[in-house]
Amino acid sequence: MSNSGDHKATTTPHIVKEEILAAGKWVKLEKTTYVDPAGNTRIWESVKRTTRQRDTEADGVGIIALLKRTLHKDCVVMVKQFRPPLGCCSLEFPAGLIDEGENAEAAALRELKEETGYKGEVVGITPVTCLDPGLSNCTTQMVMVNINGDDMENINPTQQLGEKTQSISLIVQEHFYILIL
Ligand SMILES: Nc1nc(=O)[nH]c2c1ncn2[C@H]1C[C@H](O)[C@@H](COP(=O)(O)OP(=O)(O)O)O1
Repeated sequence: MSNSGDHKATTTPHIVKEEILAAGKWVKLEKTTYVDPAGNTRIWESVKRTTRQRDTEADGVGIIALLKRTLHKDCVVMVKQFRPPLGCCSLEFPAGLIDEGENAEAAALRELKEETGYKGEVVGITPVTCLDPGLSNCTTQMVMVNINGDDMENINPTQQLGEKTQSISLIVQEHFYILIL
């Protein structure tokens, strides 16, 4: 008995063309024509950032910063800011886009300094991750940073935000785990 008609041919999925439907300064909406694994040509609506730098796979960095001070429990440094796409404030890890000529580690230390005033030291980094691959190719690397809170530079940290306003939250590390687990 033959079952040759039962199985579907598989194809290596691939992009056929990308057409820009709308573009702003920071993001663009594309109509993506692609061939799916079954060999069917399909359309997908994709959002991309316009700001991705050459020679980097990640658009931005998120920073998991641990503030270490003598006689204090270690704290995770978070920032709270109004996020227009959400229409409300959001408590987040410090984060930002990678600038031209920067690697993820340098971007993380710069953004941490700008957003919190703290000078940190990189102790780890994740691979590039995409948080919403059904919507966007926007990618992030999480960078783990330790802050020596006893260092003179970190006693009275001053944000360098320009027009942006963000408040800093220090969450005791053991409470942070309760918050997320
Ligand atoms: N999607 C965006 N729309 C905007 O109107 N402006 C945007 C978008 N993404 C970034 N930006 C602007 C806002 C800042 O001026 C710069 C840099 O942002 P950065 O500090 O690197 O990142 P966040 O703080 O996480 O916004 O880009």
